[in-house]
Amino acid sequence: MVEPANTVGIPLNHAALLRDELDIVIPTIRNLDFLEMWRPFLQPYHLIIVQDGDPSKTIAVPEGFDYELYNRNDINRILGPKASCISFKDSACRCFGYMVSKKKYIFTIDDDCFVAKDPSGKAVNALEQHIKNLLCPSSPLFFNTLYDPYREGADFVRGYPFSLREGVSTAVSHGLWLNIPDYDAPTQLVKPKERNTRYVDAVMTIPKGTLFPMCGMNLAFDRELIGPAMYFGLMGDGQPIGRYDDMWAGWCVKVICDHLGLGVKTGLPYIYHSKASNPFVNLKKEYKGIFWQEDIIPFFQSAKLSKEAVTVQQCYIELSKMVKEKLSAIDPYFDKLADAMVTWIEAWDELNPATKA
Ligand SMILES: O=c1ccn([C@@H]2O[C@H](COP(=O)(O)OP(=O)(O)O[C@H]3O[C@@H](CO)[C@H](O)[C@H]3O)[C@@H](O)[C@H]2O)c(=O)[nH]1
Ligand SMILES: [Mn+2]
Repeated sequence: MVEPANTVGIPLNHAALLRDELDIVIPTIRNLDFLEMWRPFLQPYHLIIVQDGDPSKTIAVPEGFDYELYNRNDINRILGPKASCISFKDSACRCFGYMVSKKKYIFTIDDDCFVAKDPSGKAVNALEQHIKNLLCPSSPLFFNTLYDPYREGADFVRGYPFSLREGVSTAVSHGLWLNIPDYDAPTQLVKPKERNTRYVDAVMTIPKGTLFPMCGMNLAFDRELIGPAMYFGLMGDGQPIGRYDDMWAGWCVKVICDHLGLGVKTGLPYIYHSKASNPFVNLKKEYKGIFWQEDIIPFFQSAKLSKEAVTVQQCYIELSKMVKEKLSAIDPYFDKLADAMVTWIEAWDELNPATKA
């Protein structure tokens, strides 16, 4: 195969880690030119492109990438009535890519996220860092003040219990963003010119019992450990809120990771987020979520899963019942969301039948 032009002057990463065990999921309504900048790092990997919006529109994929592309017609064809749980006209549609993947790991990235540069000016291979994060244990049970103890040049500090130094398996690696930070609409409106220029060279495990605002822009996870919980909640067309899809997934994922003894990391890698979405449009999408979350967060903080819940699916179904019971009073939307959570698990299990042990 003739190697397409390398436009960023970085040699193609032929020794791509986990190239046959990882899929890259990209939701898009735009075009995929941004892949040219990522080519050296991402070309060896298989892409799952989830085309949102008008299925009759053709999305051009740059030469040389190995991909599968799904539009709304494909989602409806594959899932039938269960397609109702996959959002339409919202980046939440990306979770369909998690469901159809057959790989152990997922990296999801937005089409307006580009390769960042670290303070030395070196291009950041975000995928490589996510893989390092996922392949290294997490330390949710006791905070290490020197951050990631498994990193070259760091370790557990004095006073860190040796019984806890083995750590736990890492389920999620949550990356960050230079330039346009993932602010909510009110913050965007108040600080329209604020750009994130601070590159913090750290990876941290989010302590057990602590929730966090998961952004789907630059995210990787172990699909076999936590995939069924990565449902990006019902948003977009016909829904009362938007831009809470990834947040919802993050709250469910963290409760389940804490219950199952899995780790969630945040920090490196950075991507360069180039496009600020319209704050007024975002405000319309977010505003109910902004006050609903004052009740949603205490709900997740107090959610207790039973000891019988030993698989992600069992945990997720238990959570969906709690959502229906305790959040529906806020708005009928949560009743619909609880049902969609069940549909998601049914669809997940249909597409990913449990392999015989
Ligand atoms: O209807 C849509 C809109 C967009 N997309 C694709 O989704 C991503 C993100 O879109 P965009 O960059 O325009 O929006 P942001 O506000 O920067 O997104 C971040 O905020 C959160 C919103 O939920 C989310 O965590 C981040 O993604 C792009 O790839 C668009 O092409 C879509 O599929 N459908
Ligand atoms: Mn964006």
